[in-house]
Amino acid sequence: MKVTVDHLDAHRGGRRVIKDVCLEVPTGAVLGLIGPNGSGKSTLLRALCGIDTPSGGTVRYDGIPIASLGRRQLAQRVAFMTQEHNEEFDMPVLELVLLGRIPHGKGFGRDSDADIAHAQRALDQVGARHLAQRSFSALSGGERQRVLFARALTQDTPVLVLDEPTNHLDIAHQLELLDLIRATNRTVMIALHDLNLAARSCDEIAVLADGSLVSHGSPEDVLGTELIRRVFTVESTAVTHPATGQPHFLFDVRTPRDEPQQSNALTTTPKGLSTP
Ligand SMILES: Nc1ncnc2c1ncn2[C@@H]1O[C@H](COP(=O)(O)OP(=O)(O)OP(=O)(O)O)[C@@H](O)[C@H]1O
Repeated sequence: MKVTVDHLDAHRGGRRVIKDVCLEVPTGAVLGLIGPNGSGKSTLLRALCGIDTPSGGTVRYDGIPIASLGRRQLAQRVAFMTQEHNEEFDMPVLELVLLGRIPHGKGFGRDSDADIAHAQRALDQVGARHLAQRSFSALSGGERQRVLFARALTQDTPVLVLDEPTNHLDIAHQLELLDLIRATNRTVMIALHDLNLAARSCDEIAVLADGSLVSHGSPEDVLGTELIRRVFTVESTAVTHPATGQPHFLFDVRTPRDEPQQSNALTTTPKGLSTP
């Protein structure tokens, strides 16, 4: 399912935090959304999946404006995994994952065998089958994250919107989750902070800075030391991964805002405290 974003504006707390964003994500592509803290990634993702109504512009799935879809129709098209972990659900993991089947159900009633198989398969995929009978509220941050991803998979939608899904995950689970996302063959929009993981795992990268889209294209075309300096104010060195040939960035604690480099590192001005 193709996702088209036309001149999107969004406000938070009375402030315009998404500014005239235009974007197209082809069917089956994984789009990585990157940008500094507060640049508007979560706000954009919430508008892309219809949780928040934008203050201007449109989002279309295969040409259909999502504003014209009912809640159930929307939930059959897009699953959203939020960044927040305040879902203190005191319920068994399997039941929580089964909530993903609601948009496909015919009303209230017992979960079908097919629904249960769906949920168990998703738990298998994220390596969390052993947690099925545990209470969600008693899980670790990383375990919760995997279960919430299983719920999103169980919703069985052509579009997935994921807000920093690798938060709390150890490196093995981060890589596994991103590989799983690629393998699902869905249209995915995913906010990530790790630029190297984004380069490795996404077909396209979109860069937000202060609510505006400043770059969009393949990881090779978009990610570079100049963009990283301009958008993240961090110096970096680009290297080619010897095994995969993919771009990889080594980061330097020095930033363009820092004072000129001094020989004794302890005397350099701490980041954020430098005088203009
Ligand atoms: N509920 C809210 N009320 C008021 N302002 C908000 C609210 N939520 C977010 N904002 C503001 O909107 C802007 C964009 O926030 P958003 O969470 O979309 O950024 P982000 O890029 O996802 O940040 P992060 O990388 O820190 O998660 C920020 O300036 C933020 O302070």
